[in-house]
Amino acid sequence: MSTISLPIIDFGAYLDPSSTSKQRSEVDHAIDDAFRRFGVLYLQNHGVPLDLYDKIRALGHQFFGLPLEEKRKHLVGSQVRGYCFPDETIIETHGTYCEGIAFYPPVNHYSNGLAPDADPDSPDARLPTSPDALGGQDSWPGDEFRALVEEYLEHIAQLNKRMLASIAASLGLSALSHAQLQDTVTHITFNGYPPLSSAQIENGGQSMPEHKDPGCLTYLNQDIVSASLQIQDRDGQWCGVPPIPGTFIVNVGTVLSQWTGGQYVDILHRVIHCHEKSRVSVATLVDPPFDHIPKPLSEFATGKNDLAKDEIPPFGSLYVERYG
Ligand SMILES: O=C(O)CCC(=O)C(=O)O
Ligand SMILES: [Fe+2]
Repeated sequence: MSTISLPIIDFGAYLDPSSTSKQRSEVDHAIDDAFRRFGVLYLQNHGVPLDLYDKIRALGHQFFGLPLEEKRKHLVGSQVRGYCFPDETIIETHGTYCEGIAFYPPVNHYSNGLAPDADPDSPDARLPTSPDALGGQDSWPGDEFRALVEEYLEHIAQLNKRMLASIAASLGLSALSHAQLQDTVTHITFNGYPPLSSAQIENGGQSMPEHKDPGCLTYLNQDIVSASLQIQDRDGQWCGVPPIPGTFIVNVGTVLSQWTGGQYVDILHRVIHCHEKSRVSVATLVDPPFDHIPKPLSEFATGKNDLAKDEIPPFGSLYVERYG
């Protein structure tokens, strides 16, 4: 398996109040170029404290190291939220060797036009596009776990805001389109990968099957073990993505690609983890609201092949279809 050398973007200019607009625009250009060519990049100097960045993966190791009956206490009756183990992973299960635990905001956060503090159990909080796909409430393995994850997500929210501002600048978006970009919801999922045996690999087993992330952007924090994450390059070849300490792998999801009229690549990726140590990755996924209709932003609408609004399923129906 060959590995791929992806752009490493230093995001420091976005954190340094004394940086010049020229320095920021160089960063904008580098991100834009990487998303057009690869749909994925490494981000360093991202502003998430590195001790927290490491602690988050350590939490994952602690959790996945618990006995199965302990982990099963965090099954919440959803294929998305809570604990998922090999037979119940969120993607097609056959030949898949990955367990996960995921935390989502209440369902109503996925709906435009509803107050974020509405009671998630109220029938009004649920749009037709997001019935029960997410399931009930998060199940936290402990208070410390929750506090660290919430702190981490606050940092990622700031980072994501800056990333989207950078993208809006390089794409030359209007204030309205930039506001649409920023209207997102974030969830976090911990993935635990036991090593695949050679027999499993011979039988075509994969740790996580190939997929594209459905939403806007994914921020991946992964163990420094091996190039187990693979992406498909433009020639259709699978290439390993070697981990680089302290960086996030940031990749484009399908909705962001659609917003740019396909100019940004929603990268196909999978995980095959064959190494003596188990691997943990923590993916923070930024999505549009469930009732969002994904179509090119006005800056990228060609008018030619654009579907009418009522022909495009809302983003949430994808969740219902895949996981509902
Ligand atoms: O673990 C990885 O490297 C990738 C995880 C992933 O693709 C996902 O959670 O969507
Ligand atoms: Fe993914």
